[in-house]
Amino acid sequence: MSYKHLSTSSDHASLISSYDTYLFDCDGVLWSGDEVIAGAKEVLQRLRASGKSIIFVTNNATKSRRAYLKKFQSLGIQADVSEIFSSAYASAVYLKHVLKLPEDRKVYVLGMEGIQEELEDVGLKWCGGTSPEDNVFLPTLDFTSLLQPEVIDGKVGAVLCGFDMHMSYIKLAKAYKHITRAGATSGSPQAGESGGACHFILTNDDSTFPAKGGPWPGAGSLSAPLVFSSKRTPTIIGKPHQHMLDCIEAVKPFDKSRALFVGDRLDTDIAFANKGGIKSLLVLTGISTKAEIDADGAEVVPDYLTQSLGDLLAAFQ
Ligand SMILES: O=C(O)[C@H](O)[C@H](O)COP(=O)(O)O
Ligand SMILES: [Mg+2]
Repeated sequence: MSYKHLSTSSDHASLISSYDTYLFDCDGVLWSGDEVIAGAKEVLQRLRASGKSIIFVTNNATKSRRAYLKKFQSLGIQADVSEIFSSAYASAVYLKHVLKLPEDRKVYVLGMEGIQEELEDVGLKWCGGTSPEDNVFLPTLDFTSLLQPEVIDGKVGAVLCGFDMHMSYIKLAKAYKHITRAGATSGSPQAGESGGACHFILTNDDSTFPAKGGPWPGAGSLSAPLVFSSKRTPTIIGKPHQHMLDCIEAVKPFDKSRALFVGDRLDTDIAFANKGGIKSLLVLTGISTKAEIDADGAEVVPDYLTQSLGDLLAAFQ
């Protein structure tokens, strides 16, 4: 399977005229950390002026949609919260509306404010995460603090793990106990019960994170100790998995035949588009490289390639 390497302004103009809905990955496509990719803002402006629909789809679970909206605004990029789909939001929607986690059950979080805020926005209680009692270092080989009955909260009905820059042994130990307790893998938690079934969910499983000076260890590398120790297979929400596409289509249906996904990562963004029957454009400002798609037997190949999102400005000259 080959791809078209966009090189002329007519290549870019032809691309723009072929699609009505543009789905954009964020980290490595629109920005690297808080540095906007050159030309990205202007391309988005031109697409909107041309009547195109814009959807943002990020596996980055560190921010809620409302926090992302502030980031877009701080970077001078026009966006509406209804256009923003993060793995934290999709995970909260999945717990609430797909798994129908009872309201008296809690979610044990390994992650940051983005996950916590999205859970709160759908009316689900959480523990762990950034709470002070779970952000301490245990005395070496002293597990006594973990043995107090109230510490491993029997009302936890799901463990949700995402990108967490404050990952710690105490969090891993508590999460491990929840997802390996008796009955954890059988069915769904029931309202009013303690203990019993406990879902194990990852917001995403990106191995690395594309930020300045990166790549850096990503969410998938942070959840690996839990997967390895528990021997449980988690449900994964973010790209390339179907749950993210289901979440988008539930609230913002679009014509896939006239949609283009722009991403920087083959095993999440381009795989997500390929699985979803959506055309894809790989940019080289994030994780994946041209050598990877040119390699013999490359399994995931985009439909189009260009160096940077800013190249699309040529279509509007
Ligand atoms: O480790 C992670 O969580 C991911 O690398 C990061 O969130 C990627 O975000 P995206 O490129 O999907 O915007
Ligand atoms: Mg990315």
